[in-house]
Amino acid sequence: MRDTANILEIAALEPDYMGFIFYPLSSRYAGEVDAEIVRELPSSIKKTGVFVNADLATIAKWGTVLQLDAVQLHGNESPEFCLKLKENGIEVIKAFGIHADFEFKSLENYLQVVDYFLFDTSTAQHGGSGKVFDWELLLQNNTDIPFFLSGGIDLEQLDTIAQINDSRLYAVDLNSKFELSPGIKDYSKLKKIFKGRL
Ligand SMILES: O=C(O)c1ccccc1N[C@@H]1O[C@H](COP(=O)(O)O)[C@@H](O)[C@H]1O
Repeated sequence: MRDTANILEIAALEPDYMGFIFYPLSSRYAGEVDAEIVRELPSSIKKTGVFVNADLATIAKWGTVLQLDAVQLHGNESPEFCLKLKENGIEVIKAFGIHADFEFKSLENYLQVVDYFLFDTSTAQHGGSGKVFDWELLLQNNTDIPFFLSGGIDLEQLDTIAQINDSRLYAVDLNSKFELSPGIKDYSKLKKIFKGRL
């Protein structure tokens, strides 16, 4: 999110998390976001910075400016890097781009240093592709870490997700399929989902 009016209308729907993308190559880059508006969001909404191979200083800067509750890491961030962030008291969501040859064994290195995994579709742009991956691949995930399901999720996927019987499925990440344009969420479409919770 990055537009003030849009941030406020979506906040009224009471999502659990709200994401701000700080990957300069993204069409959703939130570098000009109104920091005061973000800081004043209700504490029930976890303010989440989304980064791709950013350095610690950059993450710390946005963490302070926006008072971030969580970071979502979409690059090749190492377990040691995740640990440094976690030791600073911020929630760490480590994203992995899933593809047919993804080595699920590599997740084991992150068990002690993240709060959540996020499984997204593997693409060169690191995220926001609007593409769905083959969720059957997640049968190879033998970890106990709760995860966000992500990657091109639209209304039609939500029906299927409601039937997934996996106690580790913690959250569903809604991004490009719920936008009017990059970075601007479609309030009317999201309201259809959130109205059951209001
Ligand atoms: O959305 C982006 O532009 C983006 C760029 C770089 C890293 C992550 C990005 N977004 C995240 O990507 C996933 C999936 O999004 P989509 O549903 O496929 O559009 C989601 O977690 C976004 O936060």
